[in-house]
Amino acid sequence: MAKLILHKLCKDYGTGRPAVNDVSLDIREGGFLALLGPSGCGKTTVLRMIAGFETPSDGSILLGERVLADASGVVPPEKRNMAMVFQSYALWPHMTVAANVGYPLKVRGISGERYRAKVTDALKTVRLEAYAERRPADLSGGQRQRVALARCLVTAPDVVLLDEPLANLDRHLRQEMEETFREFHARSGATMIYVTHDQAEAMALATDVAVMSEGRLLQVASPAEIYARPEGRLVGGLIGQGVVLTLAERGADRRDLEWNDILARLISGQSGEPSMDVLVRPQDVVLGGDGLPAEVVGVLFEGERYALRLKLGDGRLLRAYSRTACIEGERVAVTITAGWRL
Ligand SMILES: Nc1ncnc2c1ncn2[C@@H]1O[C@H](COP(=O)(O)OP(=O)(O)OP(=O)(O)O)[C@@H](O)[C@H]1O
Repeated sequence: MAKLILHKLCKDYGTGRPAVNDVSLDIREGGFLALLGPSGCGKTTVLRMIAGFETPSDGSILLGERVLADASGVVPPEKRNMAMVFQSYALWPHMTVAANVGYPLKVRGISGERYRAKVTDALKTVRLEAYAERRPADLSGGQRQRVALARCLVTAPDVVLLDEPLANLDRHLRQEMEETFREFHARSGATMIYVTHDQAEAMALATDVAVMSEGRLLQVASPAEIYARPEGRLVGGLIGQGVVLTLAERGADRRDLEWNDILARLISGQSGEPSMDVLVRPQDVVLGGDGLPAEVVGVLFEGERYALRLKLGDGRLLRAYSRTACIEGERVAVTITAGWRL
């Protein structure tokens, strides 16, 4: 196994705007990278180029020293020792679970005791030994996804590519499957690349998060780093539940702002002045005390808390959480304890 390197990778389908534009990224051996971004930003195209299903228009892909794709040619998918898991599971309905999992081995001419041992091992890893003789139709969505994982594990791939594998599952099952993916990653030791548009999923699963927009890579960092220090309005808006406020830039030399910094710029911003984008997360918006007056304009009960939308006197919107019930139209005072300059 080795580091997977994308170097100035481009894909132009001839539609007027490249689907992937100059993406350079090192994915460390055994890492778990989430490729995150809105629909159409090019995530799947990057994944398909890594798998070998698409040929890059420019740039190169390397696995360690081995060139998988560059201007001189491409290695076909079956010679890359990678496995891909799709959201549709792509299981054979007429085969048993064990036969589905063993299929890639059959294709490679592996049979007999070696075949059986590998299939049993893979099924154990996803805790489905007891289901070996069932058909996919007799399994739940989560179990089917685990069969798909076992099938990709059975060939011991260097790289596992996952394209929104949880998109078809309900919320409860997604959480359970997130646990399965983490375990799968720890046990298999494979480098994993996971495409998703769900930031919470990306943060929960990955060791590194790469954010894409309109074909370009905006930021790559660990979940904690990207949450604490997002770069730019797009990443800031995508990670966490915050709002982005445009505030007067005057005299701001720090990126982490406190209430006094924010308050001064909230109340004295004049049009025409240089401005800056500041990310404010709901947990940093505190109700009560002698803050700025605001009106509650939206309340969503989330079980453990209320998620509020608040409107300040100048019309700006904030998000906040409250443990006690609030009603729309209620007047409150708010303090913003922290903001991050994007
Ligand atoms: N085969 C193709 N021919 C032409 N354009 C394509 C093709 N495949 C993808 N595109 C375009 O390339 C862009 C990126 O698509 P891609 O599927 O990589 O995005 P994505 O981020 O994975 O989106 P989603 O989350 O919706 O799957 C889109 O504008 C899409 O319409």
